[in-house]
Amino acid sequence: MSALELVSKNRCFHGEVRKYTHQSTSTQSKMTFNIFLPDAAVNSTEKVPVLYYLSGLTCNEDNMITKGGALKYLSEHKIALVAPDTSPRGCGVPGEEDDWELGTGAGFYVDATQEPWAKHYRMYTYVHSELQALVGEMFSVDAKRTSVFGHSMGGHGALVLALRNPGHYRSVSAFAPICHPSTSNWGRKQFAAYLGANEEDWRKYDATELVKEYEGEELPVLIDQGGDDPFYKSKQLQPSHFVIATESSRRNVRLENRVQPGYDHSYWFVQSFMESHIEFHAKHLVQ
Ligand SMILES: N[C@@H](CCC(=O)N[C@@H](CS)C(=O)NCC(=O)O)C(=O)O
Repeated sequence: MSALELVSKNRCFHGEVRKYTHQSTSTQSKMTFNIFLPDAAVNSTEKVPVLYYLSGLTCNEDNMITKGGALKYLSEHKIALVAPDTSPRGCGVPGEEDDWELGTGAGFYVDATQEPWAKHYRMYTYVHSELQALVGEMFSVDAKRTSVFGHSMGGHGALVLALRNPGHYRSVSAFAPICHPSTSNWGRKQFAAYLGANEEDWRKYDATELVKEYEGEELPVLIDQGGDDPFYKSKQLQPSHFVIATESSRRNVRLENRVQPGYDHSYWFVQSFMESHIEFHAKHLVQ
């Protein structure tokens, strides 16, 4: 298990926000994450539930912590939050800095199989396995009470993690998630680069395909989508595909899907519905 290096620590809402870096075995690079620990976890008087938040394209570990408006509600419910970076950085992979939709800031929460990405771009394993094992070992959290949520590319990541690992996450929610990446430019471009030309290999990272075959415990899902989101209007996100797949396949998935008129894709939208997402997860985590 890699050692954690503390970068910063700030008191906030009866808890602490800490930033750590560590050498990751999955991505073979230095990775950075933020963690919010309510005082019960800071003082190790209690093992608290933990929520993982996955950010979108161009983001790093800071966007959600600084602009998501989550910490007050996490503190009230005594839930820890982990916000990882969205990709490895500075690995020297050819082309990694050339395009904001691919490489740095755009890991897409997949384990790449194609060159030149395969060695470092392993964000699925990093987030689902390595980071969670590390957090479980190093902090006063109850790993049996884990949920996941995210925004845009991170909403896609959250849905994929939950649908592929029945029973592991108690609930999943997403703000403007990329719901059917095999059929939108956000998805096809990255899957072709990271996973190769065989679209069969893409299915395991596509929430709309995964939900058709979901087997396992009941999974509560909440999705919010801004009605004036330009990426929604240009069909990059396609929540209706996920809704139809969920309803027609009649799997054990309990979906609440909401479109919020007038909201766009930004963190102004995300922070507007953050309280409601934390409440949703708290119902499933705090028992
Ligand atoms: N850079 C893109 C936009 C990328 C974008 O909207 N990223 C979203 C996630 S998909 C985000 O959260 N950006 C960072 C932020 O708003 O803090 C553009 O110019 O169209």
